[in-house]
Amino acid sequence: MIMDLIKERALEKSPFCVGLDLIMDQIPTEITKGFEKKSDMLFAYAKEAIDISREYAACYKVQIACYEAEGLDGMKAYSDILSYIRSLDEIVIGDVKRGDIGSTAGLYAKGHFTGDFESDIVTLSPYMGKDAISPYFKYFEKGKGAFVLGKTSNEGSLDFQDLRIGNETLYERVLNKIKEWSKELDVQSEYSPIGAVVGVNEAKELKRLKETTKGIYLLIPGYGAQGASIEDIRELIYENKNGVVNVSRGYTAGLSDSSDFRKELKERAQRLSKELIGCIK
Ligand SMILES: O=c1ccn([C@@H]2O[C@H](COP(=O)(O)O)[C@@H](O)[C@H]2O)c(=O)[nH]1
Repeated sequence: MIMDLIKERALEKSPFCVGLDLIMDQIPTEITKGFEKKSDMLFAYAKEAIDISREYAACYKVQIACYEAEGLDGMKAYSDILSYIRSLDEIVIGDVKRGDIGSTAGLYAKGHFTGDFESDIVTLSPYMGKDAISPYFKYFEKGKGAFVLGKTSNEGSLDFQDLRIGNETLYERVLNKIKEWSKELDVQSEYSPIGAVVGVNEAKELKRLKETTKGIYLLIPGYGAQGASIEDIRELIYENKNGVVNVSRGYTAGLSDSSDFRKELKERAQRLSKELIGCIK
């Protein structure tokens, strides 16, 4: 199943999940000068970032907002980037954070697990409950997966996710629900196709978080630009080796305008993967 495959790649290469949050005005001139259309510029930049990081990365995460912000041109690039990553037999996460009533969720599932915007895994919001998640289940049987927002990396995660409901916090309730839903799927592998997004930035009790996330495969954002500590990430996943760490701006933002950007991408990919390998080995 898909989460076992990510784990395999993380152990083989590193738990670096390359975040492709590409912003138009940060694309090196070295690239933009060769194209007229925004879609071609975005794709060309993504291709460089993918090709350079491939030997170090467990998977890729493409943030749909970056492409939606550029309209149809951006969405063409989003589609091209997803299919390029899939054509390389690499794993791609569509960071779309969907969550809506069942009938609508079914359409989102079709839209992001088949056709022009097909990814291997999507990110989902659990706020609307099980019927907003279950329409994705039939795609899990075909090898797809989802990372459901558990404890997010932003400061605002404290507003609702840390609220207590009896003996647990709201995010712990979500993580326990993920385990419950996973049991309903006929999972023959170590990890269920339902994983969780868990950031350590605002996590107060890492020991508890580690306990609750045991048995769930994790997508961990917040390292790099958001300042999550590598020690905390290590504490969370070292024993169970159950997570990949997303770095977006820390890999692709603020590069040189000249052809030096390729050297910089390579150095960053090497450094990040080396740092992150220490979280699981
Ligand atoms: O809790 C969350 C959930 C998702 N994200 C997303 O991850 C990347 C992080 O980008 P960086 O540049 O590495 O900070 C971005 O796409 C977010 O939307 C998150 O940060 N936290």
